[in-house]
Amino acid sequence: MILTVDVGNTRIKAAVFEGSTVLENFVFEKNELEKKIKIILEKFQNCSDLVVASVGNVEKQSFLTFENRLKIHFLTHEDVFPFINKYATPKTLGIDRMVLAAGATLQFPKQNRLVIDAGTCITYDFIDENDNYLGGAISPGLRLRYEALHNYTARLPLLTLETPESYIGNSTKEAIHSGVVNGFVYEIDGFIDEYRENFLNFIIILTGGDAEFLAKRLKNTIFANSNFLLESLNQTFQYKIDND
Ligand SMILES: Nc1ncnc2c1ncn2[C@@H]1O[C@H](COP(=O)(O)OP(=O)(O)OP(=O)(O)O)[C@@H](O)[C@H]1O
Ligand SMILES: CC(C)(CO)[C@@H](O)C(=O)NCCC(=O)O
Ligand SMILES: [K+]
Repeated sequence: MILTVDVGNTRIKAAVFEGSTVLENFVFEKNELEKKIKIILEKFQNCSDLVVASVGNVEKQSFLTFENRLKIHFLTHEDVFPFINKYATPKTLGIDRMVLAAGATLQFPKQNRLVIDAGTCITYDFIDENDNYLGGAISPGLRLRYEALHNYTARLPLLTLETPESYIGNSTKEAIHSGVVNGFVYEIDGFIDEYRENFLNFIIILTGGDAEFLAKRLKNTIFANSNFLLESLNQTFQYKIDND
């Protein structure tokens, strides 16, 4: 039994796996980390390994209190990954993006893959059919767009996510919702179209906190898998055991 932990920029997600089956999912804040992990390990006494991917400011030390209870694996660039990294700055590539790319490579062999993670940031990661990781894009996520408009202007209110009535926003609120939500959807459809023009065949994996909201609104039909990062973390760990 394995406990996977994804420390994102905003919150922490965790899942307990038995083989490739998820037994339970958890979401919590960074200040609850120790307390929550303790509760999870009490419930799942058979957990033998804890696998972490952290892009947030939570370091390995935060997990060391559990060292006498189970094995801790804090993934870094030094670990083995199932793709060839062609990023020009491989050491600055986010570990979450590496894990997503690993999951895509292992789950969908011998094909082009595009992973879109709609979280705090939107990340795009492309791995070609020869398992070369080529890179992608990073842009502000949905909530970040609402917050940025408010934080860097004098007059724009902080709004929470709402589906715009029209692309022609007829009030301040509607204009913001249109700009944020439609802009977000157009961006992603635009990127997908660009990839389609350059690659005949590829699979798209859509994940992250806004994946389900997004999937319904894209002109391209894509299914969301909100758990893809944690599933990939579990697979990356199995791959590491088999290949270390
Ligand atoms: N309780 C919540 N807290 C924060 N974001 C939420 C929440 N519920 C839904 N969301 C949506 O999820 C998005 C953030 O995604 P996610 O939770 O995957 O981010 P994260 O934890 O920072 O992870 P990552 O850094 O890997 O993107 C926000 O844009 C927001 O619209
Ligand atoms: C882009 C984020 C913030 C997404 O979580 C993360 O992957 C990260 O901090 N990346 C480092 C920069 C890069 O991936 O090139
Ligand atoms: K993300």
